[in-house]
Amino acid sequence: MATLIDGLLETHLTNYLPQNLQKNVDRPFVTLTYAQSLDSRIAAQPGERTAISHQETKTMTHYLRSKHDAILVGVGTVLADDPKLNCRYKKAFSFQSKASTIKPVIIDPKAKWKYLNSQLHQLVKSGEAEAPYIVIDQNTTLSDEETNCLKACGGNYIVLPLLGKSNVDQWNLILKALKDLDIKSVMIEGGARVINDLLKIQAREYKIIDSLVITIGPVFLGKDGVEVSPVSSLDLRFVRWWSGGRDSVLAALPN
Ligand SMILES: NC(=O)C1=CN([C@@H]2O[C@H](COP(=O)(O)OP(=O)(O)OC[C@H]3O[C@@H](n4cnc5c(N)ncnc54)[C@H](O)[C@@H]3O)[C@@H](O)[C@H]2O)C=CC1
Ligand SMILES: Nc1nc(O)c(N)c(N[C@@H]2O[C@H](COP(=O)(O)O)[C@@H](O)[C@H]2O)n1
Repeated sequence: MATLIDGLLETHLTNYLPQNLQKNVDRPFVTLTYAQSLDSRIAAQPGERTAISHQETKTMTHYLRSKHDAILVGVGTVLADDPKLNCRYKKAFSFQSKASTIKPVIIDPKAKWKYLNSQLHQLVKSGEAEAPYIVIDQNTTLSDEETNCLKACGGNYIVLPLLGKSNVDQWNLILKALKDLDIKSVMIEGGARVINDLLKIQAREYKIIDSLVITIGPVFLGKDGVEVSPVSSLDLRFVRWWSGGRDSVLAALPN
């Protein structure tokens, strides 16, 4: 397995990483990456955590995390998955004294997620993850307990006028705010609303995704599964495929 995954990381992905592609001036470099079934679904049911990636493609995801400043997910994902959102790719930092870090960013306009009770909070306390930025709407009221806990850990809120805005305006605000916080590259992992919005913007409006890396697992999740699709057609260029012991990975630059 080590040989297979090394081939993917060193040979196939090099041309799709932030540091090897043109830098953006007004927003971070955006990599959209997720794991889908053969029928283009990322979860078996809405709000259900569903393992699609094999261990070797999970390793690839952590390699990608090691190459980005931030990892972004929507609140639906943290509520469903209670994810770790850290970087567990060992090779990337084996010659460094400090572990590779990545800043979690959670889009949670109405502050529904409780950081205090999350697995991420436990990992932050044990030094295994970074405290997150939580993107909230400017009219959302926060509890003192949550705010104090987040800030004491080194996290913070990013307060933006999100609600009532178009998707495009929301994403422009979010990405500009990240850039202002010196985040130069962001790996966006999901969930379905986030992926579908970005694919739709890319297909219909303008370039928002710089790099696309999709793991495809050999499973059908069926009609109850949560579908991801850009709605209208979207062409890809510089397409590269890698096949491992079980999954395949597509890396591409969207048009
Ligand atoms: N297979 C995979 O690679 C992945 C699968 N998932 C799965 O996806 C599912 C969660 O997907 P969803 O429920 O669609 O949740 P989501 O994670 O896309 O979050 C959606 C919510 O985030 C907020 N949001 C997102 N974009 C926003 C914007 N531009 N402006 C303002 N607010 C915004 C809204 O509150 C929205 O309701 C879970 O089952 C999870 O396991 C999640 C990530 C990756
Ligand atoms: N790459 C990948 N493969 C799958 O099969 C998945 N279900 C996901 N989900 C995403 O990964 C997050 C979990 O991350 P941690 O391992 O807990 O750090 C989850 O929240 C989804 O964003 N990804």
